[in-house]
Amino acid sequence: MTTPSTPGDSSLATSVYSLSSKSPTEAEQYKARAANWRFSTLCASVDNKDQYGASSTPIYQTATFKGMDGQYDYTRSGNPTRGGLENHLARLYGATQAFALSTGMTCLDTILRLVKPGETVLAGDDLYGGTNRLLTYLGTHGGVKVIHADTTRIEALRPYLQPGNKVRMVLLESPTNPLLKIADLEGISKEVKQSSPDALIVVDNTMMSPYLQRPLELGADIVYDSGTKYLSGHHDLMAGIIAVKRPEICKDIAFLINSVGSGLAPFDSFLLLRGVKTMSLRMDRQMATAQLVALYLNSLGFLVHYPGLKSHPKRDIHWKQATGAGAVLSFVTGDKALSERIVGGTRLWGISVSFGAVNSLISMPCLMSHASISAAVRAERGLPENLIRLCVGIEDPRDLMDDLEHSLLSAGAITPNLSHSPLSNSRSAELYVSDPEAWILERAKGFKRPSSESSAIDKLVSGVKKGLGFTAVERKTIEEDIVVSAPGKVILFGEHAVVHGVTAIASSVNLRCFAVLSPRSDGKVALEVPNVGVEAEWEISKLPWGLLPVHSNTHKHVADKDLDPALLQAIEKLVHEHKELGKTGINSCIAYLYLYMVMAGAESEGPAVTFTATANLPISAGLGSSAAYSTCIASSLLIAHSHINKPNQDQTRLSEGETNIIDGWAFLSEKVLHGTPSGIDNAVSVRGGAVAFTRAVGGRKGGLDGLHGFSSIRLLLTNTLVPRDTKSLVAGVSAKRLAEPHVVDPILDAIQSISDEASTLLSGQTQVERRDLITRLETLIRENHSHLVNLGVSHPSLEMVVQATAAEPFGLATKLTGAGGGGCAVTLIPDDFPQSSLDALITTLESQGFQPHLTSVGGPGLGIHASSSQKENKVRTSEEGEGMTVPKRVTLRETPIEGLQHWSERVGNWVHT
Ligand SMILES: N[C@@H](CCSC[C@H](N)C(=O)O)C(=O)O
Repeated sequence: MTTPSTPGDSSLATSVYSLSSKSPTEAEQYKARAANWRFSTLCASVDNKDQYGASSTPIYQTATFKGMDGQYDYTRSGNPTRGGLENHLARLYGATQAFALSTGMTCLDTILRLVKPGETVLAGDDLYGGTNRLLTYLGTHGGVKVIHADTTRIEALRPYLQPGNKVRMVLLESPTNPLLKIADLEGISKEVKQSSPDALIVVDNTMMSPYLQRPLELGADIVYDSGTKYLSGHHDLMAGIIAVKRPEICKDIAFLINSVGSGLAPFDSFLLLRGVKTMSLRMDRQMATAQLVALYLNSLGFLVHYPGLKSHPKRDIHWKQATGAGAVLSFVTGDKALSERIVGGTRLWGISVSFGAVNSLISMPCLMSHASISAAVRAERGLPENLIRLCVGIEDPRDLMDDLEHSLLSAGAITPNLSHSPLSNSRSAELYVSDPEAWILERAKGFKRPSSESSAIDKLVSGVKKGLGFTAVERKTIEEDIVVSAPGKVILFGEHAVVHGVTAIASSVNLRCFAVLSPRSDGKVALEVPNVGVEAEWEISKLPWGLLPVHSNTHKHVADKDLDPALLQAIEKLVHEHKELGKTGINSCIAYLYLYMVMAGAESEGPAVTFTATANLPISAGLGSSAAYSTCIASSLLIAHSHINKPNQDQTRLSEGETNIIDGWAFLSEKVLHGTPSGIDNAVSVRGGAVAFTRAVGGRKGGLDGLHGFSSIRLLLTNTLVPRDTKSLVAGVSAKRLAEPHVVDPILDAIQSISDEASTLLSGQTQVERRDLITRLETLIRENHSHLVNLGVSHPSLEMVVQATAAEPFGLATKLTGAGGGGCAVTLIPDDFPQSSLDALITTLESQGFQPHLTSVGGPGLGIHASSSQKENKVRTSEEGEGMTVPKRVTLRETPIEGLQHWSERVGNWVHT
């Protein structure tokens, strides 16, 4: 039986078209036709005829093949889809045979099996971390001697190439990963062949791909590539390719692949073959952008490693052996923390290992792809810890530059060059089209790097200015992220009536807002709330500081009772410039900036920060999402402005005094958002648990009482998804009371009685049987809902939920919760309610277009992260490596809603009120 991976087969013998009755003459004809085709034509033209004339290579998803005399018997040994890919690649590599394996590292493992114990592998000293790891393993466990030397200098290799050293393999990368150093592939091959004729020249060509560099034509014996990178181009598969010219080596490699079973699976072979067709197209675009990025960073004075730059030390050798510079570059910032800020500050550039895909990536090799090389060895080999690697994709170069520039600026790696007058937008657009390199150099002129000398001078100047009475602003910043989280609430009894002095019973729910206030160093204050599409920033110096109420300078830590209309109006004006934001987005900006300014009390006290918030709490559904947001901004800004302390790890709770301060500011934010809120939502969000809340109205005394014995009650919260406006619903009830006090006042009295009875039941002070307690609460729920209907705040959607839950076989009690007019309904789920019925109820509600959430009530209130534990920030990239510190705001922003609870558990160290 002949199988395609059997040693000695020609590459054409593995082709999928051999399944059809295609004659050898046709194969010869194809070869002749393809002989003069250029690379991109070869990439796109797969010789893939099969018996049905499929125009794309079919996936032969089969482990076995029937019969004794066919070309294939078992997919480990050979498969038509893999064979088709291998034939195609053999042409692209100029190889006798190409082999598709499961990963690039499997390729290296296979190739290294050609080295016997006692023999030597001579490898580079700047090389991919995984390669270094495997070589180290071979050196310590396989009896093979591994020597690392500087492959950029042939003279550095010479001493090792003497026959006594038994060099069996010289392993090269060019350009190297991650410092983009160049090895003279042809020169080294010649020298090695002369001095150590038995040595195999092996080239890891992943940084180039066969499109840009074909080492077999330069004297290499074996080339391998991680197919995960440029060849496939989409980061949707792992693969590795080995390409070989000499038939006896082909035979050995094929033997090993068949013996071990490392050949690429049919589906991945299909995907890789598809990716290869567009390789040159993708890479042309990626390289053109990489060149711009390299020029930009280089002209700003960063040390950039990229063979496309004229300053690259081995540029001449690179361009002798390759036809492009690739799309990976790296640069040094000189400061690891600065590099981490840059990497963490990008949005479009994904923080990830790997390269060569259509999407751009940014990483810190020492913490990620090269973390498996020990810190000592990295230092010895001159691999800077602050090195940033950029892997350029096919996005619009202007978007990539906007993102990178923004991150460099906010990290403090560059500052605006105020002495440069920028081009007009139209001129810049023209230049981008006519001369992209001139465009990028012009763009870079708008910035400069803050040198340590110039910042010393800045300090001196600012000192002199101060001495002369100038009020130079020394921008404050916070030291580390402030991470907070606050719950939403459900009003169980007394909504609307609470505004008129009736007691309301509310409880926290286990749906929350999560937020991070993080430092920046560019004099800006920013807000990111992805759930409502907010991403905005303001120059701190341009905020309306002149309008701050005078008394806020003296009592900055205490919330002013009333909003200052002039300041509020000025902030509204500023925020309304962000026309793209919807109403909720606009309001969240206004509340944030209002609190920020009043708490600062003066421009000089305003730290440069970004507040990032997200929630698994439905917005505008009556579940207190705005109070949770208000609690998060209030608490984090109070810490940032040093009005309260960040809790330490040994603390079990926040103090009563601090809790009250936070509640006061959260209430102020609620006023910005809702006009005249009752204060119950922020009270519950800040304190958690369940409360009976009475607002001080018309001379009546208000108060807040904690209710206990409450946490085990299950509720089904059903979001009708009908949006409503709390402000106008509250105003509607007030107007009704003014117009018809004889109707409304008795309703309010009846609701007060309901709340009183509920308080007694829920405070745990009465000896009521659990079953009776639930039955009684159900009655109160039904009564309260009917009063709310009479106040005119229900909605047809809410009545549908009331009916669906009350219907047989469920028979449950439901009321609207919050403002009504849509939003959410709450259904009490008795302890003995069967799970199957609950599932059926959820299905029924979902089929009516509602969103039910089962929740328990009475959980913790505001939580503040106590320590600077970094564990949730690590991007784990290696079993040995430490991983890279990704700013918490990035991990928060990128966590999907359903993963937020887990994110918060990973953050850990929460101190609650
Ligand atoms: N955790 C992986 C890291 C893979 S790095 C992949 C790629 N070669 C690169 O340079 O980015 C590992 O430890 O191997």
